[in-house]
Amino acid sequence: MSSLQQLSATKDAKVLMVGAGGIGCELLKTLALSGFQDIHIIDMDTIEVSNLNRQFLFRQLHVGQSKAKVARDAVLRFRPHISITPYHANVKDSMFSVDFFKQFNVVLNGLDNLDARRHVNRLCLAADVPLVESGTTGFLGQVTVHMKGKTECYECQPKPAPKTYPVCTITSTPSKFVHCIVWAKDLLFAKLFGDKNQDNDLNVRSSDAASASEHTEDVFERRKDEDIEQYGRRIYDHVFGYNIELALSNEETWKSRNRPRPIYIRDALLDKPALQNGNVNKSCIFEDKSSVSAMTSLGLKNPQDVWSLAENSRVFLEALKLFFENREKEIGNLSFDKDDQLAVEFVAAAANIRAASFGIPLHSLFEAKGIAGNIVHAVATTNAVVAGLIVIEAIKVLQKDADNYRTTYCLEHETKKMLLMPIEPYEPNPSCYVCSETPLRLEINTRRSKLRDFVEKIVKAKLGMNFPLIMHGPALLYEVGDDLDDDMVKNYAANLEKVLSELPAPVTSGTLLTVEDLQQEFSCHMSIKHREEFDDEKEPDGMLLSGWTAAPLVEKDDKKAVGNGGSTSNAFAADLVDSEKDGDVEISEGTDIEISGKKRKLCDVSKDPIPDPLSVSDETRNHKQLEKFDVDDDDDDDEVEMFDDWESASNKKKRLR
Ligand SMILES: Nc1ncnc2c1ncn2[C@@H]1O[C@H](COP(=O)(O)OP(=O)(O)OP(=O)(O)O)[C@@H](O)[C@H]1O
Ligand SMILES: [Zn+2]
Repeated sequence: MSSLQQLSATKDAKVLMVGAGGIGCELLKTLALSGFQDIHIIDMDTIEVSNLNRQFLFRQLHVGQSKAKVARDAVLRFRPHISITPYHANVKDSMFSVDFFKQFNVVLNGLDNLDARRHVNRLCLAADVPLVESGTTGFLGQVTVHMKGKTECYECQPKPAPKTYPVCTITSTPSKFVHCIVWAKDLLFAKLFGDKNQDNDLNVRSSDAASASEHTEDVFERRKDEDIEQYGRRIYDHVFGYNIELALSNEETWKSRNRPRPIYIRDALLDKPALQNGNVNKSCIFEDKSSVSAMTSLGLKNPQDVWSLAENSRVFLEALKLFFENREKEIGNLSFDKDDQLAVEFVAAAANIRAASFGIPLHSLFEAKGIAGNIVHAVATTNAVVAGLIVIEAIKVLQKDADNYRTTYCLEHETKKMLLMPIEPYEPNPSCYVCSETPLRLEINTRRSKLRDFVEKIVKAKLGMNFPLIMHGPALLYEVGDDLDDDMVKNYAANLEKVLSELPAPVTSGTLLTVEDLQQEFSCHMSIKHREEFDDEKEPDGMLLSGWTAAPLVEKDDKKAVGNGGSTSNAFAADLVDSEKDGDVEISEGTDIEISGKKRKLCDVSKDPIPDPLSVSDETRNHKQLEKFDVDDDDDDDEVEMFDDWESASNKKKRLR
C-alpha cells in the first residue's frame, strides 16, 4: 500500500477510542500524529495523581478533570485542525448504542477491565465494525484485530477463572503472605466494614472447635457504648489470639505444619515499645475523608518500611478507630479498594499480624498494597509500543488489508532477541456463544434456585449483560428497561423471587431459554439441566455454565509468527499448546485481555515457553503472569513483581532464572 493511500485512509476515517488511560493517551497522540482527523474518545474517569507518571497528556493541574476532555485539549494544542470529540461517560451507557457504533470505521480499545471489553466486543459485532483490542502488563502487551466472521472475537476463548485459594488455606493454614492478605481483605475487612448480610467464612474456620460457636456470635459487632479503643483490642484479641488458640486445639491440622502462635494485644505492643520512625500524633486533623490515614496519625512516614509487630498492631488499632471516628457512615457498605489509603493500611497491618502469627515474613505497606490490589506497575514504553501497534492494525483495517492483520505480543525475552511477536489472527471459534449461535448449557437446581440467582450469577456476572431479557418460548420471564409499565415491573419483580420450576412458564430440565441484551443486541440460547447438588467449594454459585469451549487446536503450520520486520518466517512458527494448568498471562494497563485456554510458544526458537501476555481478566491477571515468571522462586513474595525501571526489571529476571 502506498503512503498516499495510507494517508487518505487515515484522513477520511472516523474512529472511536474507548479508554483514555495509559494506552489511550499514547494512542490519541499517535493517531493525531499519523493523520487521523476525526477521533471520538469515551472515558468515564477523572484524572488522578497516580496517572501522571505515564499518561503524558495530563498534568498536575488537571487532577480531578475528565480524562477524555483533557486528552482532547492536550492533543488539539499540537494538532489544532483535527476534530476530537470527548465523552466523559461509561461506554456501557445506553447512549452508546449499536447505531452509535455504526458511524465508525474502526473501534480501538484501551480499556482495563473485562466487563467493558466484552461490552464493546458485542457492540462491535452487532454494528459490524472492526475492533482493535489491546492490553499491557508491565513489559508485556498485546494487540489483536477482531473482525466479525473473519477473525476470532474478543470472547471466542473462555477467560481464565480468577485465581482463588482453598477456603481452609485462607481461614486456617496460610503459608504465604498472599494468603494473609486475602484473609485480611476478603474476610476481616469485609466482616468489619462490609455488608453484614454477605457470606463470610471468618467465623466458620476460626471456630473449628464446635464449642466456639457461641463465642463468635456477634463478636465483630461493636457493643453499645463500647469504647472504640476497647472494641479494637477485643477484635484484635479475638482474631489473632483466641481464634488461633482454638485452631491449635485441632492437633490433626498441625501434624505436618508449623504451629501458629496466638498473639494478644498486650504482648504485641510490648514487642517493640516505641515506634521506629514515628510517634502517635493525637492532634492529627484530616482535611477530608480521603486523607484519613493511620500512618499519618501515628507519624509513620515511609510506606516501604517493614513495620514491626508492634507497629502493625498500632496501625491496626488506629485504622479501625479512624474508620469509626471519620467514616462511620460508610461502615456496612465498604468493599476493599486499593486506592483507599485507610483500607490498605488496615489490610496491610492485619495481614502482617497474621503473618507474624504463622511465621511468615512481614511485608511493607507498599508491598502489601501491591499484592492486595493485584498491581503490576505499568511501563510507559510498553503502552507507547502497543499504541503504535494499534494504529498499524487500524490502518490495515481501513485499507481492508485483511491478509496482513496480526495479533502482536510484546514480550520481554532478551535471550531470544525478540521483543515483538506478530502472529496471524485466529478464526472465529465455532463454539463461541457470542459470535456464533452455539447454545450454552446450564446445570442448576431448578427446584431451589430463584430467577434472581439466575439473573445475578449467570446473566449478569457470567454473560456480562446489562439490559437482559429472558424468554421461555414465547413467554417473557424477565426484562429490564425504561419503557415498562407498572404491571410488568411488578410481574417481573415477583418472578425474580420465584424458583425456576414455579415460574409462570416453568423452567425445568430440558427447557431452552433465550437470553438477550437489548443494548448489546446480543442473544444466546441456554439449555437447562436440573441438578440436585453442587459442591460448595468448587461450584459456589450453585450452578454450572458450560458449552463454550476453547477453539480446537490448529495445525502447527497454520499459524505463523511473523518476524518484527513483517515477513513470514518459519523460524518463528507459533504453535498452540494446551495449557489448562498455567493458563494465560494477563494484562493490566489497558488490560484484561484474555486469550484463552491456550498459550502460544515459539517452537523453533527454544523450548522455553514464551508468556502469552494477552490474557487478562480483572483479578487474575497479575497472579497468572507472576506464576509464570516466578516458577523457581519459592519465597512468598512471589505474587507480585514490581518493575520500577528497566534495570531493576532485568535484574529481577536474572535473579529469577
Ligand atoms: N466502562 C468504561 N467506560 C469508559 N471508560 C472506561 C471503562 N472502563 C475503563 N475505562 C477507562 O479505561 C482506562 C484504562 O486505563 P488504565 O488501564 O491506564 O487505567 P487507569 O485507571 O488510568 O490507571 P490505574 O488503574 O493504574 O489507576 C481508564 O481511563 C478508565 O477510565
Ligand atoms: Zn466469538
